[in-house]
Amino acid sequence: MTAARCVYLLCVYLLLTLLVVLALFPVLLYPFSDSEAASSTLLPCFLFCHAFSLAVSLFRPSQDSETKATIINFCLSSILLFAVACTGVSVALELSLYDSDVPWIEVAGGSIFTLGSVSLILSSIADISEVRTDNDKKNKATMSLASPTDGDSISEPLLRQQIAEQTEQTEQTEQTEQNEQNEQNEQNESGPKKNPTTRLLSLAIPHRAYLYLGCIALLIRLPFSLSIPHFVSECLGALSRSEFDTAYHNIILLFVAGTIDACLDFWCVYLFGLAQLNLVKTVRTSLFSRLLSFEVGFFDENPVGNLTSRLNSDTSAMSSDLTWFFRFSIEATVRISGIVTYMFIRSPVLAGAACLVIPLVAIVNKKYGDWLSKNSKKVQTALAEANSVAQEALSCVRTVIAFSSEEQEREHYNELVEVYYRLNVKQTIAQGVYYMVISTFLVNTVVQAILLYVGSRLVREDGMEVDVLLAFMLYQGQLQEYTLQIFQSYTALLQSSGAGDKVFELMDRKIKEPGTGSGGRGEGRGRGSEGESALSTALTTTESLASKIEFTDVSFKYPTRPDEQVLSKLNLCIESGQTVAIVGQSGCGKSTIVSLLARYYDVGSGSIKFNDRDVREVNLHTLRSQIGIISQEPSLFSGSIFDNIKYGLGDGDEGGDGDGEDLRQRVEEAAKTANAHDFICGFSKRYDTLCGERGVALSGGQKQRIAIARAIVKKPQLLLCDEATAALDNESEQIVQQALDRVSKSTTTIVVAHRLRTVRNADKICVVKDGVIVESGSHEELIRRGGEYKQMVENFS
Ligand SMILES: Nc1ncnc2c1ncn2[C@@H]1O[C@H](COP(=O)(O)OP(=O)(O)OP(=O)(O)O)[C@@H](O)[C@H]1O
Repeated sequence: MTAARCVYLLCVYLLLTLLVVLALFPVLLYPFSDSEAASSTLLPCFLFCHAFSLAVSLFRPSQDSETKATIINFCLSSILLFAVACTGVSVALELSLYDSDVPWIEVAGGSIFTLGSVSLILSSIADISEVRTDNDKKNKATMSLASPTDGDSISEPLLRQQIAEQTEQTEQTEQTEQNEQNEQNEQNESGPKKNPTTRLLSLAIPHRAYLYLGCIALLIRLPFSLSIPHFVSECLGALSRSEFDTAYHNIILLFVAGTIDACLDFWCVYLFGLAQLNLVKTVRTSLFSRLLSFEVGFFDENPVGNLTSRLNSDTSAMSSDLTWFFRFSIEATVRISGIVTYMFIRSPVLAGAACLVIPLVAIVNKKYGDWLSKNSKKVQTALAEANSVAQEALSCVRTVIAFSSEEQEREHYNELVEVYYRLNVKQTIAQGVYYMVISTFLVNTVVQAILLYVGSRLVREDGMEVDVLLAFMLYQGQLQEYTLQIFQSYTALLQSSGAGDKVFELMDRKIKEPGTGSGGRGEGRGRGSEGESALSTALTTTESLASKIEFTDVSFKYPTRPDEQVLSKLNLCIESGQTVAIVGQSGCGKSTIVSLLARYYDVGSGSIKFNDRDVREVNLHTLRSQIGIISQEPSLFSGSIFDNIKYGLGDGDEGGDGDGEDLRQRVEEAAKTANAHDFICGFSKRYDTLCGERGVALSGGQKQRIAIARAIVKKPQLLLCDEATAALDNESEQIVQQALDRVSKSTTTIVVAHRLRTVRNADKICVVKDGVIVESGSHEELIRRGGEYKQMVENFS
């Protein structure tokens, strides 16, 4: 343990002790209290408790793994909790010998002792976070290898050398990240899986500051809140004895304690609420970042609606109960220990009667919690399926309307919502039975009846004062309520971990090759990302990966359809600056060639080389920063035309200042080259015109020209056009084709086309059939050869 850690723990303890003493101060000075007894017994025990906590935490064995740390810390916390509970009870008993008339001092004391164990639990959470932070630091250190270099002041050979070094370093970093990821995944796959509940609890670590503060507010508040029933019973007791001054005095004390309690309640709600909001935010952003780092194949298998459901409802469900678990479990533990201490002081027999049902409640609760956890998983899955259908229907609403499928979609959605509803009904029934048995019958009826019966006998036979029984009736309500609450917070935690299961499954999922190049970058747009982007820029200006592209014996099957051979031993060579067209029957594998070039998937066998470098050895970010892709269905974002074109610059330095004149000029230039400038200027808001969701506010030709501008704004070395004009009418096709012809003059271009007239001028036309290239050459050569191509031309004309 480092000196800094010791100092940190010491500070935490001193601060907590100070707060506790401040909270106790008015109690100790309470004029009717037996302050001598209180200070002679309470304070030494109080100090012992803190010294013990401190010693235990300072001499804890070193923790080499998170799981070990968690186990050790929780064991120690339990021992400590037991120790303080014993101390609390012995103090309480000792005070009762003095026949103290102010049991709420003991109540406060019991609450305060729990503070030691709570702070130890929190410090154990801090320990786990320390292990985490160390790992984060290691990751950041490796990522910083790829930080950008100021290129302006460096000579070209030096720049080249630095680029080479940086590339090597970046690749090393990627390799390290990949290895770490693999190790982690191997652990996940082979090693003992981490308990989802422990995992869920560890999510709260980054927000421990709010939880600490919330706990402190809670602990200061509780003595005030706990004393209220005592004042009520004292007041009524005094009235029954016609001691009106004492009764008024108790009313004033009740009012003061209640007001302080109310003020501190705000801080409890606010701080725990803040922790919850931050927790949801963190879980969402890290899950989103994780999703964005998955390979394209993952999205072939998983419907978007399902993923958004995980992102929204699952993360909310798992986070909302978690923070309340912290609050309620701490509040309930403190309250229960305080109330039980109070009860045992005033009447051990009645206290025993009040606690009689607690073991039974615990057993029922455990069973209920286990069932709820399982059901909660089913509920979240049913909700995700329903969301997926709704999302799909709404995103294709025009198709749904065009085919008059509203009824069909409605029915499909209704069916899935019905499943969700039935699972919830089951849950509601279980909840009803639980409340009926536990809350209404056991707690409200059985316990009250037992207490009243035993209490009446004590009043009659032992001469016990009636206000003691009254105080018991008031406190037992709280005791049962908080006992239920502590069990329910445990149940809620299990329910959260049920919802969190799917989220963790996604978080733990192995990022399969090739990924997206953004894996392991934490929040997605972190330093690593920027650094790599800057590196890509340097490579774009100095070395083109697309100087020569070579497919050698490439075979490929889609991961989701491993039985279908899409490409088999395909060979293709593309020289720098060439325009190569790929033609063939529908489904022959043309688009697949484009996907492999952008490395959306990895080849099954054979290789694709850029400039004699295997595509698998090239940094993904660098590769994609040099490629511009135009697909048949351009997917625009809902922002402005300017934002959509600017999107092509990526998030690196190339993007420059969002409002810069230079940036605006680059966007306009790209729009002019793509034949889009004129129609954009025809809109009243020009470049600020909104495109609508997926570009619905634009025509097909307009969308396609904006997509071209977006693809060329970064001046790519390689342009991939996948049937860019296929969906357009003749006039739009001509305008878009002109734009493409202009762009292809300055870059290596690969065009996938159905309409053969659009590829006549290509340097090379490759005819694909059954996953291989059966013919290649210029238009004239292929016509002369009289093979597949000529036949296709004749069929189309
Ligand atoms: N994501 C995918 N998952 C599984 N199979 C796919 C996927 N994409 C395409 N395929 C299959 O791979 C084969 C080749 O598809 P590809 O899209 O490359 O054909 P294409 O020649 O571009 O066809 P078209 O001219 O009709 O667009 C087809 O049989 C198709 O069903």
